[in-house]
Amino acid sequence: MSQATVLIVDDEADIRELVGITCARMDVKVRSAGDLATAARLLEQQPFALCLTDMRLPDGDGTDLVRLITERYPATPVAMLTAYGSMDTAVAAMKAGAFDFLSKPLDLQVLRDLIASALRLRVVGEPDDDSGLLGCSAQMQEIRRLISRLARSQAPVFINGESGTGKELAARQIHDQGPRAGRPFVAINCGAIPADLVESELFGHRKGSFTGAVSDKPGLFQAAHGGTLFLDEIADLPLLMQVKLLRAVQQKHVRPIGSEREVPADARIISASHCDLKAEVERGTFREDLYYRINVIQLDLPPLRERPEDIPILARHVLGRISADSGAGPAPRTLSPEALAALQGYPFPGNVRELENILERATALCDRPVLQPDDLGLPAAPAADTTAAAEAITPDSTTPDAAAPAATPPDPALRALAEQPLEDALGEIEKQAILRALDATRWNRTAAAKRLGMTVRSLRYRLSKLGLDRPEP
Ligand SMILES: Nc1ncnc2c1ncn2[C@@H]1O[C@H](COP(=O)(O)OP(=O)(O)OP(=O)(O)O)[C@@H](O)[C@H]1O
Repeated sequence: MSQATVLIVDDEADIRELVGITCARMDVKVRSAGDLATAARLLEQQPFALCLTDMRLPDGDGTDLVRLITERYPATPVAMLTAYGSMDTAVAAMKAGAFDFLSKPLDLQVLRDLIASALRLRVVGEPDDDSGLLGCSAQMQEIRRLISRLARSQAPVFINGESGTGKELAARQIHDQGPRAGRPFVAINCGAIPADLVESELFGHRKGSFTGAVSDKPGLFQAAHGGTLFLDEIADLPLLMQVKLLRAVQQKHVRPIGSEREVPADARIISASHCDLKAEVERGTFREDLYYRINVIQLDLPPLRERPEDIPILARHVLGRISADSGAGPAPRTLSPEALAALQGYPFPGNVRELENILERATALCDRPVLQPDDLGLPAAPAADTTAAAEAITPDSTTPDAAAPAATPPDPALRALAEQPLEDALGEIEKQAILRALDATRWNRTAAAKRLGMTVRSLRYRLSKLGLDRPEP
């Protein structure tokens, strides 16, 4: 591959020189322009591996150059140089198609990382369509197109969709198809970490900075350096942590707990949530400034019930995988036309994950090569959300009024509970109540939390404590 050339567009000679020296050390050629007109002329003359442009130029606006390059030279990634703290400009530039931004004064390490990232784009091949999100619906085709475009950018992406719609898979695709492929993809479920541990998990800590910090520990931001940090269920992040995350996203640096120094954190942020973040902003549970920073581009994953035409290909894929996982067994099971129709009429509150569970259970319980509707064990449509929360919890086992007067509970199960230490008995009641709510909602954690009268965050925490954070196949 020929030697890469970077185009730097800035009216400040110092900046042009600094970029020139940095590129020379990386064995990259540089052309420079002090204004838009010169930049446009240079772009006509040769291809560039990267364009770095200042925001304000003597004859116009850097965002115009971003648009020009995105339209006419789409193979050239363009990054915007912005004044320190002017994140709105950076966000506007990325929405216009910029691949990344750099704040002034330039941090040399961040500059080097950005150039290296842009250079890797030249060697990223075409996406492998087989490994990604399956589905022939118009929505999934559009999503795949959008993902390959998003993969080339460094802009933060927010993925919205119900549980099990493939948000994590989409995030991985964005990572795998972009210049950060081969670097770490680090996923964290913000709702599953106890609030007091989130900061240390994300940013790391120094030995002795709090009780239990027995050695230095890098955070997930550092683990994702050069790669992607996937923040799942970001709406569950406590407000204080939202402030710290905003700072990390803006400054591209993090400060481990107990440390004096900030360390560079070059991680692309992809976040996801099943809830409407805008509504969370309006309710005051999610910071508006963070919302705008992480939601530069939004990717919506539709529920499976809105694209039943995707079910045959998904089912075939899952049945094939089950057969492959079981070793050199019989050929993959298939679905009878009636079974397929039953699946296509089912609302799938748990989306693709639920489809996987249904097929895993059916193949485990039935020997027939062709699955029939009865083999699927499809549950009746889930009860409406208005169902009383108490329904999931046996009233006489949990309400103090009912439990208190009975010295010996009449129910044998309750009697067994009464013979255990109180702590264990309460744990068991909690576990059973959670399992019943999850079963009743087909493992839709949002609906289950509603039934149980607790927050999703709290449910997630309990699931992880009880070792139940993934549904059994
Ligand atoms: N379009 C798809 N093609 C193939 N597999 C898919 C697709 N969508 C989802 N899946 C599979 O469904 C399962 C759930 O997907 P994933 O974990 O990405 O969902 P999610 O939206 O992140 O769920 P949650 O919100 O509960 O974390 C995974 O096994 C994933 O591989």
